[in-house]
Amino acid sequence: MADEVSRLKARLLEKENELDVLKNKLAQLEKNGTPFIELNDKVTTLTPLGSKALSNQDIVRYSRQLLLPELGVRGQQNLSQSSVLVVGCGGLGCPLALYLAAAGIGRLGLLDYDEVELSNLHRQVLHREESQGQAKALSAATAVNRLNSTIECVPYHLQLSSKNALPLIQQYDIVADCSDNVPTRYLVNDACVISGKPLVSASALRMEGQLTVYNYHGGPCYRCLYPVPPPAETVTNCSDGGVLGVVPGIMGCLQALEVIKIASGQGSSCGQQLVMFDALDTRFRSIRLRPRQPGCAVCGENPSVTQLLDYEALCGSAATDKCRRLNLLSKDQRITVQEYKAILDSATSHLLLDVRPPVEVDICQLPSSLNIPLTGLQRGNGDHIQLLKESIRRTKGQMSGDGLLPVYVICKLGNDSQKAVQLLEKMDDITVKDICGGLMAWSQKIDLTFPQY
Ligand SMILES: Nc1ncnc2c1ncn2[C@@H]1O[C@H](COP(=O)(O)OP(=O)(O)OP(=O)(O)O)[C@@H](O)[C@H]1O
Ligand SMILES: [Zn+2]
Repeated sequence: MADEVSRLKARLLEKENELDVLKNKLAQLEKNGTPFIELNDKVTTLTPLGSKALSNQDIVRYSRQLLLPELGVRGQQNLSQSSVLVVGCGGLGCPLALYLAAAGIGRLGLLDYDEVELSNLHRQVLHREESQGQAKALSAATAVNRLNSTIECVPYHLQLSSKNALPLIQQYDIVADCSDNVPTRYLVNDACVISGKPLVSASALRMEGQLTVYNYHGGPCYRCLYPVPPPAETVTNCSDGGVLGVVPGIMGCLQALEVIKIASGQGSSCGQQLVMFDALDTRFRSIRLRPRQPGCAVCGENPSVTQLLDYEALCGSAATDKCRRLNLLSKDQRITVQEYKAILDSATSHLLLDVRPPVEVDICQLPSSLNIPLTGLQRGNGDHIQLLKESIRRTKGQMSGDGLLPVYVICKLGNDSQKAVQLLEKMDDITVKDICGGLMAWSQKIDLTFPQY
């Protein structure tokens, strides 16, 4: 008899849970017209998240974390009443959003201006092959919603800017910076300080990652540590420097951990700490950061920044990595890929110098180019300089007449090649010019079969 009662009770609970799932799906369909979410291209006003008791379905879904004394029912309810804005749905934002949704964050704002590309998929694990060309914010929201349809996802297909950052950030409890450029980092920081929101920030490049929580419980803000933006030409991003997909994966998960600790009420221990991950040695290191600076321009005692600025002007670079183009040379020091193609076709004697690192030359190169990496030229590497001089002498020997040998410098995008031209300008026996837009322009405008990377 008792057995039968508990069997029936268990079956009833199962059916109730099934019913809850169906109700949720129906509510979503009625709300949006599709099982998935509406894409916002402007800042919408959100209704505050109300408090509600955990349903039976919630109890089953979150049971393994509810058992943790560090979280418990109270922590879970805190999570469900918290909202998090994820700035950037790329390598960091994808794993972060996935774990936050899985853990039951009440509302997840997913912001990205960009669309999914094939080269994103090795690390931006919410997106799929069939999402190529789709807004990342929508692709991310769709994936997150499949994992947990009980949380609210708000996808924003827009670029965070000085105009929209405050009204957006003010509507969320916590902000996670998953962007990949310096102007956005300063913008997010200032908007978080002005709105009084904690900022869980991470970065990942090549085989390394970093994590800090800024503006949290009296700790420093990003500007306290980096009062002046670095020179634009010293900044490397994933499309220049490369990144192993799992590295942002790890850093995005660490970001999710700190967000969950803050949102659930347990608190973060990274408010005055920089966590550094070295994927080569599989090692974490932590350093204590200097405290909030009384002279900080935004969070200090007499802040000079009380409203948002023009961050692209402040940093001297674009807030997207789409148009990261340096302009270091005059017009007559550069030629277009079409002009270089004409030089090739006319069989005029010249030297084509490819200044990319060998790892990129292994991917693809133009025939008969000489590869000397920019770093070799910058450091005055003896072997590299010797090789260059030797090649100039040999090619010049093949020229008719005594003129200067034309040297054309190429790289991936036409940034490093300009730096190389500046270094080589004073060299004897040559004239040196940069090929604008580099091999990626060659691939787009001259030879469509040449790989893009
Ligand atoms: N100001 C901004 N507003 C909205 N999204 C931003 C902003 N700045 C950066 N992002 C987004 O942040 C994400 C950063 O992720 P990540 O560096 O992995 O991606 P990516 O830009 O796609 O990479 P790649 O350099 O390989 O093209 C990108 O999707 C980018 O569009
Ligand atoms: Zn500060």
